[in-house]
Amino acid sequence: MNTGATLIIGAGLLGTSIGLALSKKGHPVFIDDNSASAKALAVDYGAGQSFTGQIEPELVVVCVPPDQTAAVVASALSRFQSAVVTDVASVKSKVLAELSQLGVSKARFVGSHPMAGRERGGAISGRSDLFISRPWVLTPTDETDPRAVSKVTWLAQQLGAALVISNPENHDRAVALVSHVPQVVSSLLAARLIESADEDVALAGGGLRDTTRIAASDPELWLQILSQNSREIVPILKEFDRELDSLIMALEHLSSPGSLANISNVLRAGNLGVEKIPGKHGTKHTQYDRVVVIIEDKPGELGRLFVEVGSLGVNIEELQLEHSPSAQVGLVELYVMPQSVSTLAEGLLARGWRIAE
Ligand SMILES: NC(=O)C1=CN([C@@H]2O[C@H](COP(=O)(O)OP(=O)(O)OC[C@H]3O[C@@H](n4cnc5c(N)ncnc54)[C@H](O)[C@@H]3O)[C@@H](O)[C@H]2O)C=CC1
Ligand SMILES: O=C(O)C(=O)Cc1ccc(O)cc1
Repeated sequence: MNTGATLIIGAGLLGTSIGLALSKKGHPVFIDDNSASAKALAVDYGAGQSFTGQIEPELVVVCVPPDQTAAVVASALSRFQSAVVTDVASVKSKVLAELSQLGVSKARFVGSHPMAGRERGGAISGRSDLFISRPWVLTPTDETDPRAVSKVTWLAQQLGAALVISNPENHDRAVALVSHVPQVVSSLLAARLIESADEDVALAGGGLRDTTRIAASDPELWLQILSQNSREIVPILKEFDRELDSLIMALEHLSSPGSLANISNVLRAGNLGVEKIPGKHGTKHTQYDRVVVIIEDKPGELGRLFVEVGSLGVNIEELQLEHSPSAQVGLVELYVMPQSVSTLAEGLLARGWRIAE
């Protein structure tokens, strides 16, 4: 059991979120950053005490941008001779390669990557619940001391994350598909909107919002992530490119034999792919049924709805809000276990709520 101090280096989104969550659990946390204002803000938010060299940490968590990570890890390993050091950078092989180049002994280091984040960085976006039920990947190597693995396992568990043990290569291959290519696709799609007329964009519904949310991410951070993992990202994008070309060809020649089947196959393959995305607690979205409630766009409506759902004894498994700025109503998509659908729908109708479908 860890009772010692944790030092977080990098007081941005990840560092502040980790600091908030550990502090909330009563663990001693110290926080450092090469930006005095970032550090002061994280301390102000309650992410930990300002680090001035006053303690010897047992665990150091490096939460700086990917390009800075190896240098900061190397300096922490040399400065704190008995501490376990981990990082949270989005690409894992590059950090290890750079540490090897620096001639650093990596026994006390284990790379890690919480698969949780937000579009906006900085302490201001930090949240103590960021990691709950999210995968937290550890990437030990043959050199890693098991003590380092147990310390970082402890960290992930304290933050409520779901521990995944992998290795740097498999990790980087996987995140290229589930995180890095989605970022590229989302950015390319959102960039199509720049030249469009405002009144066209005003028609946007949930589809555009869903597919462009992460296009709001920090370009500086993502340039580093994409550059560090280009080897894994490029083959996926090339395959994507080939399939896109084939789809364009089919759309251009709709009456050619096979064109409609080709388009249909793309859409069906999309259905199959989306079914593989895990929902809450690793289960599939398809396990839940949906009830869509139309609510008035006024303060307190959501709260009132949740209280009523609770009083019907129904647990909300997942939730989505659909709201158009010009509309007077919002759509609340409640995902519940199939056996709860009729209780929920009938109960809400009886209490005067409007159900969309
Ligand atoms: N943003 C996200 O959604 C996720 C980010 N990550 C990884 O977490 C790491 C941090 O990302 P964010 O928290 O989003 O970035 P951020 O930009 O919010 O925070 C980074 C902080 O590091 C500080 N910093 C930079 N160089 C430093 C140095 N040499 N020494 C001390 N402090 C330094 C900056 O002043 C800044 O406060 C990155 O490596 C990123 O790949 C991992 C999962 C999700
Ligand atoms: O916002 C999302 O959906 C994310 O997936 C955030 C994210 C960004 C970068 C990472 O390395 C890990 C997670």
